[in-house]
Amino acid sequence: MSEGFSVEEMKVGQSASMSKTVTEADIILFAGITGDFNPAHIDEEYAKQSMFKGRIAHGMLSAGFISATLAMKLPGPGSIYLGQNMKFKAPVKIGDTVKTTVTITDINIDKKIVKLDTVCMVGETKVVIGDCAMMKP
Ligand SMILES: C/C=C/C(=O)SCCNC(=O)CCNC(=O)[C@H](O)C(C)(C)COP(=O)(O)OP(=O)(O)OC[C@H]1O[C@@H](n2cnc3c(N)ncnc32)[C@H](O)[C@@H]1OP(=O)(O)O
Repeated sequence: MSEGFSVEEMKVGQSASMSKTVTEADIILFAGITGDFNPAHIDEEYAKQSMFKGRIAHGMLSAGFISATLAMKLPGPGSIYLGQNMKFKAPVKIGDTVKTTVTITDINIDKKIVKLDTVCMVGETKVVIGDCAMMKP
């Protein structure tokens, strides 16, 4: 498998993206894996009465898409997550395609630490915004 980018190879402004269409199966599997059976995610009758008028995906499922983009694309395989800030700005619904983009904002070559902006979009809507720190040993 590719080792992704070393800190010396990365550049501020460099970005990478991945997309995933969220299915009902994704939400049920995520609930089972984590034990998070919040009715907002799994109970359509409950969710229909909510402010979102239907089920929404777990926020941490979108967080997983950010982790996947960091791990698989930039900085790539072997990266170590140091921290992640996030704000959930709009809901993700079943059938939405979430496009996750990570963009390098700072590189510390001595410490091998890279900072990135992280954003998840559904169409033109930012659903998750934030930033993270990664080590690339
Ligand atoms: C246990 C796990 C559950 C889940 O995983 S649920 C799934 C993940 N979450 C979501 O999908 C929620 C997505 N977010 C949204 O849809 C929207 O976002 C809201 C509908 C919740 C609110 O949007 P809007 O109606 O446009 O209101 P506003 O002006 O953005 O915020 C209203 C008030 O809420 C405060 N607020 C918003 N985001 C945050 C935040 N991240 N941290 C702290 N406060 C926040 C603001 O300040 C403001 O309050 P002030 O009117 O007094 O200024």
